Amino acid sequence: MDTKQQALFIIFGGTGDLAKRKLYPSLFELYKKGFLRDNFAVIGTARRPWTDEYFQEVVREAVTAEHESEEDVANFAQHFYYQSHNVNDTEHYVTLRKLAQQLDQKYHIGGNRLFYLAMSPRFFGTIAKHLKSQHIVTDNGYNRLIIEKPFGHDLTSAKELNNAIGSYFTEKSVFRIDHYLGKEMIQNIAAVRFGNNLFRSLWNNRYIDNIQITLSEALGVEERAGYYETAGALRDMVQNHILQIVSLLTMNMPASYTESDIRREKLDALKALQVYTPEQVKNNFVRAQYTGTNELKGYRQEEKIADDSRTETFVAGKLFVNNENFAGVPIYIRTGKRLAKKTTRIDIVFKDIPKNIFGSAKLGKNILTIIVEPKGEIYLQMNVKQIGQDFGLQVQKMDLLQVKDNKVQIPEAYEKLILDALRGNATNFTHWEEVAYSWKFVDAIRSTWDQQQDSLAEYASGSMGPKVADDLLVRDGHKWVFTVNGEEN
Ligand SMILES: NC(=O)C1=CN([C@@H]2O[C@H](COP(=O)(O)OP(=O)(O)OC[C@H]3O[C@@H](n4cnc5c(N)ncnc54)[C@H](OP(=O)(O)O)[C@@H]3O)[C@@H](O)[C@H]2O)C=CC1
Ligand SMILES: O=C1O[C@H](COP(=O)(O)O)[C@@H](O)[C@H](O)[C@H]1O
Repeated sequence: MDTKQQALFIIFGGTGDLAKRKLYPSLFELYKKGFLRDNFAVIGTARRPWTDEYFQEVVREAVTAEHESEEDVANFAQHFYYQSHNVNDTEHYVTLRKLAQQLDQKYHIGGNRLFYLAMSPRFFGTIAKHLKSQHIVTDNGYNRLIIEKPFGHDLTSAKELNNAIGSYFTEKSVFRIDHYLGKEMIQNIAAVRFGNNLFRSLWNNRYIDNIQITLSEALGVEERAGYYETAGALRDMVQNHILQIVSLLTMNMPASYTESDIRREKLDALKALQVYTPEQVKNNFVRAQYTGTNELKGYRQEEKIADDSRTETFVAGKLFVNNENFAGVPIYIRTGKRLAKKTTRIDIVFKDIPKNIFGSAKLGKNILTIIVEPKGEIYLQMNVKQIGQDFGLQVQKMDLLQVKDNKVQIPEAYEKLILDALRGNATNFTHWEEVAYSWKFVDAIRSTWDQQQDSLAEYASGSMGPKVADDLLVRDGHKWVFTVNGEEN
């Protein structure tokens, strides 16, 4: 396995929230583990007139934690350089090229470049164009572009963006990041499904009753009002993270665990998504906005949010993947801000046994639960005998995996994905066609909502969303496995 990597990172949006909170700490982890050592440098760029010294201080602050060695932190930060740069200004790319050449020589990098676009997608086209026209891409190494979400605003804008980038970079060199695909427990979906005959054989519409996906956040919109007002929960979380999870759960078994085979199967699953008519949208999807409590502000009271904003901060829905194995299985999804708890989980609810031979003893449901956050866990809910003279049944949760106690060993999603990009492995990145089919599904919902002004519900901050989200399941005879008061079925 190739361990030590040689690369020059150019991070557009180097002063931003994502860079500070996720990218610098992830690069530091790669540094400590020896993947990045002597032959790497990072140029951070943004408009702010920072110096190298100040930038290095920001980086040191971003990666410093109690247990870190000061020497490691200091040595790591010395690889960072800052270039004040407006991405629309061609002149600035000339200075950037010179700095990149100098650093390439100084650190013996050999021409490998990784351009990380950690800023608003409206700049992606112009950055890609200038990287090419101003010869910042090299001839003697690889040139890879990591692009942050959201990839476009709808299918039309995503196509425009893809064409703009595609004029300068091949699909193979474009790494569209969806950080959920780098999460340990999301990667576990394939391991559980295709590594165990037990689950492989049950993973279909003959045995699965329904699937529930919950991505709930306790935080509100925080400092991202400008972006969030143009996105809302549907574009922010459903178009990408949730549909990617859906594709991993419902794809057919790939011929091998390789980029091309997995991609083919995921794409087929996304193609099989039932795109709703306006009437079906009304019946199957709900949206809502959080209201305030004594302690917490409502969405419309948040900074930089209009007091008549109609942006949804919560979405729930029922969707179908009409392939051979999943046609007819309702997949319930929900995501929202300011909910009761930060939790990311998948509940696979199996069908009831056709005949209960135990008389009056009630059988509980078999549920396979994959908890992604706050701690990695997989457990299976089963019926077992109650210990004692008489024959009674009880529901027990069987732990299949618990990674909560050794959390430090779980690599952060961004760390894994950056290493994958350095190695040229795009298995856990999204291909353009996946993005396109996801937008097709989401656009049908969005356009119905845009014409339907009365369908925005409210939910109290700290709850698990509006009642209409529960009703989606209740009318099918189901209920959310995860509830605000704990877990039940
Ligand atoms: N933050 C997060 O948790 C997540 C973010 N993302 C995505 O990552 C991307 C970045 O998000 P985030 O870091 O939160 O955004 P921020 O607003 O914090 O950062 C934006 C960056 O772009 C720079 N910038 C803005 N305009 C220009 C310009 N004309 N020329 C050069 N630089 C410019 C800003 O610096 P300056 O003002 O100095 O120019 C800043 O560094 C977005 O696509 C977002 O959707 C995805 C998942 C999670
Ligand atoms: O992409 C995004 O994800 C985060 C949630 O990510 P997580 O890893 O903390 O679950 C979300 O807060 C943000 O709005 C969205 O852009």
